[in-house]
Amino acid sequence: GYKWTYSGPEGEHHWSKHYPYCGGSFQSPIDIKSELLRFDPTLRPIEVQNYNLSPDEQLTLGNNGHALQISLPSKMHISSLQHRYSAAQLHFHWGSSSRIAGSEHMVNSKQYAAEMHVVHYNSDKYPNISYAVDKSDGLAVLGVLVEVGEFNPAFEQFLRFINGIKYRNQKVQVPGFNIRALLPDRLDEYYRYDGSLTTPPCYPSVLWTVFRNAITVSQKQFNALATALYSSSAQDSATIPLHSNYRKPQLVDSRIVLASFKE
Ligand SMILES: NS(=O)(=O)c1c(F)c(F)c(S(=O)(=O)CCO)c(N[C@H]2CCCc3ccccc32)c1F
Ligand SMILES: [Zn+2]
Repeated sequence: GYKWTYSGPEGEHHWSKHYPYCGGSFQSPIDIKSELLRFDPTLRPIEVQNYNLSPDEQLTLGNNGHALQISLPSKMHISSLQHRYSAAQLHFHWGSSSRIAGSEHMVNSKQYAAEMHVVHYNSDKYPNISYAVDKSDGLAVLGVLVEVGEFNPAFEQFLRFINGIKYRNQKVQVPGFNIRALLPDRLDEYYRYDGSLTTPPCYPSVLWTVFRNAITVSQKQFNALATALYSSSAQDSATIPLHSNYRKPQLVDSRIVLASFKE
């Protein structure tokens, strides 16, 4: 596909030239405002299976030029939705060392330091994520807001390898670890709405779950994430730092944002 970036002439305001869905409806992320919310008592706690991966398993940690990503085994899945949604990968969006705020979703216009997305696809209906990515019931993404505070031991399980993926398309194998430890304690409190991929091709194929409670990382851990990576490849003469890789909030239009909890 066409090159796209988060700033400059290929930035988000130009995505729709080559990726028409990016200019369409049901786009993500959004600013989750209290006045938009409707409490829905039928929203059950999120249940995840096989998230506690053995260190004997190897995961691929990579820099795809847009984000830091970790590939995930399809035995990991969400079991509390209408269909089984199997994990494909997780990745992060973050700000910069000078402007910490870098989450995609906002809550009452508060932007968090970063945001983690665990991308799953409907494995009841589709053989792999490539078939599911443009289907209305294709994807379910768990969104976790990240703020700077206490040190996070789970983050260290991949951060310690980050200097091996400084440049675009670099990958390293890392031992499996408990991915559940990257989620907040309470999986029963979350926002829910129908949205899209937040990067091109922006397909409106995502059932979004954004947890109410943020996780924390230390200032040092945040700086490592925000300053270690480049979107340019090791061969490129010009190095381009990879930071502020977040899309701005999109129009909610007539969408309802549900909450599994009462304010
Ligand atoms: N915010 S977001 O919408 O969740 C989101 C991203 F922001 C993001 F950068 C990625 S990417 O890292 O793959 C780079 C650009 O596609 C994805 N990839 C998903 C959807 C595209 C196809 C695919 C194939 C295999 C695994 C994951 C994915 C993404 F879903
Ligand atoms: Zn994402």
